Amino acid sequence: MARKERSAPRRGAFQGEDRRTLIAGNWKMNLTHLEAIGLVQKLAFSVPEAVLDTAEVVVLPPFTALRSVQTLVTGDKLPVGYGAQDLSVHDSGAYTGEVSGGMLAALACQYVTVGHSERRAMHHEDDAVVAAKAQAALRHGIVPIVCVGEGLDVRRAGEHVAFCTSQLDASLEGLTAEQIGGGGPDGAPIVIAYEPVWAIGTGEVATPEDAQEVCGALRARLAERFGPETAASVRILYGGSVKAASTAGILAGPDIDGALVGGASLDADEFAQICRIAADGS
Ligand SMILES: O=C[C@H](O)COP(=O)(O)O
Repeated sequence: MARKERSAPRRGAFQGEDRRTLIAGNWKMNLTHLEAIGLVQKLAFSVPEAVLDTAEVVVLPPFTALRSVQTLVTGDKLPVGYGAQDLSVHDSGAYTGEVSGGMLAALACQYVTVGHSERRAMHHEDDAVVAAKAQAALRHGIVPIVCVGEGLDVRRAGEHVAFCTSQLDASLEGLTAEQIGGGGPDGAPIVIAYEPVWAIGTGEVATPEDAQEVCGALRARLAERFGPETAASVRILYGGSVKAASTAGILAGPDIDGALVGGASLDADEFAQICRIAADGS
């Protein structure tokens, strides 16, 4: 199946790749380290190698499972990336319960989500904290996956585009075009995830048109602020009740470069199917 045409120009500075499709599984607060090992092993069997030529597959386990996942992935040379779901704005010190970017980097984490709506809502993380966490990730050579998304009231009021672009602005406050377009390891750009809150864990996936409308607006906003080349290099993911059945439609959007998958990433067969569809471009 042919790959879709992208709306933005190719860049090619990032490890010779250009917005390679990224499927990231956010396990949230699920799975012990032993269960995590089981899921990664199952994934290694379920995701065909050919998929990984086209798509990047990443899992985001809880902190307690990161060491086990690292050992498995590096020991068995599994072609699966991994990262964390959060990090501290601080690098070290008396911050009980916090985990620093340096600690994650020591476990060779490649990615970390910042600004997930669950942390914004339940842990009162505002845009300034999100921007500080993105900076902390980049300081330690980890690519932040910066999440934005509107609630149902905003969507019903028809203000979702303005809300998400302004949340993006504030969540990237203080970051430079160099950081956005190449501040990660080996010049990797940051990643943005559009996750409408009303679609998270509800089974109510956004329509492909809804998802593309916001992701397109986010890319346009990046272009305004940081220049078209930087905007074209950033991968924008959609998240919110993504399942195998909805993957092809969502990923058809020219500004949608992958998916941040929650519940479905805990099921190896379903997640592998999402990865297959994403890689196939169908
Ligand atoms: O980070 C993932 C999102 O919150 C989506 O979760 P979900 O796929 O369970 O709706």
